[in-house]
Amino acid sequence: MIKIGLTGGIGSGKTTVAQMFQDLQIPVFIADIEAKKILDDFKVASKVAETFGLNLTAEGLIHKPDLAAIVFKDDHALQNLNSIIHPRVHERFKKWFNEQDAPYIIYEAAIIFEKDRASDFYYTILVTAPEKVRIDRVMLRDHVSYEDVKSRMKAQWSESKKKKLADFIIENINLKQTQQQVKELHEKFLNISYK
Ligand SMILES: CC(C)(COP(=O)(O)OP(=O)(O)OC[C@H]1O[C@@H](n2cnc3c(N)ncnc32)[C@H](O)[C@@H]1O)[C@@H](O)C(=O)NCCC(=O)NCCS
Ligand SMILES: Nc1ncnc2c1ncn2[C@@H]1O[C@H](COP(=O)(O)OP(=O)(O)OP(=O)(O)O)[C@@H](O)[C@H]1O
Repeated sequence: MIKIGLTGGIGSGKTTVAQMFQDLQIPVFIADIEAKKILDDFKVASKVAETFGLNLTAEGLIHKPDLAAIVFKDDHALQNLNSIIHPRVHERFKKWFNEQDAPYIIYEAAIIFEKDRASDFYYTILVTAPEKVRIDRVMLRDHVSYEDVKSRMKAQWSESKKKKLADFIIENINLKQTQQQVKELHEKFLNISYK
C-alpha cells in the first residue's frame, strides 16, 4: 500500500484537500487530530503541564490556547512539545496504517519537510495558496489575530522552500479547480498502485 504525504502551511487548505481524497474512499490520517487526542490523554497532559508550567483544567485537560501562546513564540519550547507529541503520533500512524486496506493512503500534516519525513512517503503533495489568503482564512476560521497566524507561519518553512521538494503541488484557490487536481492525482496514484 502506497503512502502519500500531504502537507502545506497553515491555512493552505490541506485538511480541505484531505477531505476530497476521503470522499474518493481513500483512507486519510490527519496528524493534527491525532496530536489533539494524544494531548487529551491525562498522562501526556500532565507531562505537558509540568514541562510548560501550566495548570490542567477541571477536566484534566490542557487549555490549548495557553499552550499555543507559549510554544509559537519560543522555538525551543515548540521543539520540546514536538518531542513529546510527535513520536506518539508516529506510533498511532503505524498502528492505523496496518489496519487499512486500500490502494493508497494519505498522511496529512503541516510539517513533513520540516521534520525530514519526506522519505517516509512514495510521493509528497504540497497544498499552496498566497500568504494573505491563508492568513485571512485562518483568522476567519479560528477567530484569531493576524499575529497569531504569523507566529505559527514562522514555525513552518516558506512555500518557496517546500515547493522545491514536493512531488506535486495543488494550488488551492478555486475549490472546483482543487477538486479537479485531486481527481487527477487520484487517478495517477491508482494507476501506480495497481502496477
Ligand atoms: C499547540 C497546540 C495545542 C495548539 O492547538 P490548536 O488547536 O490551536 O492548533 P492545531 O493543533 O489545530 O494546529 C493548527 C495548525 O497550527 C500549525 N501547527 C500546529 N502544531 C505545529 C507545530 N508543531 N509546528 C508548526 N506548526 C504547527 C499547523 O499549521 C496546524 O495545522 C497544538 O497545535 C499542538 O499540540 N501542536 C504540537 C503537536 C503538533 O505538531 N501538531 C501538528 C501535527 S503533528
Ligand atoms: N479554496 C478555498 N476557498 C475558500 N475557502 C477555503 C478554500 N480552501 C480552504 N478553505 C477554508 O479555509 C480554511 C482553512 O482550510 P483548512 O482547514 O483546510 O486548512 P489547513 O491547511 O488544514 O489549515 P491548518 O494548518 O490550520 O490546519 C477553512 O475554513 C476552509 O474551509
